[in-house]
Amino acid sequence: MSLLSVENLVVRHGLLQAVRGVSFTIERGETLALVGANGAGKTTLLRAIAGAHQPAAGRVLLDGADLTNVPSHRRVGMGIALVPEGRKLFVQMTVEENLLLGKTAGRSGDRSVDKVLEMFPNLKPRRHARTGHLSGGEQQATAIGRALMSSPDVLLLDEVSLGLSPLIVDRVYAALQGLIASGTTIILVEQDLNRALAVSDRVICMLEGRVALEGPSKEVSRDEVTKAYFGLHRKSTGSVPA
Ligand SMILES: Nc1ncnc2c1ncn2[C@@H]1O[C@H](COP(=O)(O)OP(=O)(O)OP(=O)(O)O)[C@@H](O)[C@H]1O
Repeated sequence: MSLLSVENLVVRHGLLQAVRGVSFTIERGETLALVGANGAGKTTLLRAIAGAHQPAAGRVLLDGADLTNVPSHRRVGMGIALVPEGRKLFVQMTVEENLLLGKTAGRSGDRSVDKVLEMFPNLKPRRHARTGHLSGGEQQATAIGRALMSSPDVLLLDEVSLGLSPLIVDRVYAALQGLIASGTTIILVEQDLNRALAVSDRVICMLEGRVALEGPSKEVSRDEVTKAYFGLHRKSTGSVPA
């Protein structure tokens, strides 16, 4: 059984259908990259999986259990953690306090502040600094660390490189590689196509709320994904010929 299944999900913003019947599954330990142009529906899809936005139709299943009507705070406890676009930290609180909020909201696990700081060594000297005073990279590391404090089965990452310098993005991705190597299941939204393809096992390209292309990242060329961005590629559900 797949760890996470999304079945015919439809998500609206008022009259606008931002996600139009999306289905996919993700296996334990897999990394799935969600790409697509601005407004394709990636953030809305992640938020619906996290329970932050109630879908109009369709289902979200974790280990076969239907979560569709479970509120977001309970989904954290069940193993789904979202690192939202824009990080959404409590800027008056310290790194440690923000991390501990992740623990409070989550379930029992073996993640401690010390363990998370091991993953993000640049945060160690900033442990007692207010997050409003941190650099963008340090804030992003704190946001990812906060999600990790709940020992998630599925980590949802929304544009973690947004607004960061290439060097800092390299550092954030180096930390993510460690998580991937340790078997964490990840769905990430990433605008940088090369990075998305390099880090993931599988890629889904969305176009106007639908899946325009899906395939193993090693077998999908950059050119094919670019075509899917613009609606020039036929939808695929398996391997895509090189
Ligand atoms: N809060 C909202 N209210 C109304 N419409 C929204 C809202 N959030 C998103 N939308 C619309 O829903 C559609 C999908 O947006 P979404 O943010 O999910 O796309 P995205 O692929 O994540 O794009 P981006 O890369 O710009 O974040 C867009 O047309 C967007 O304008």
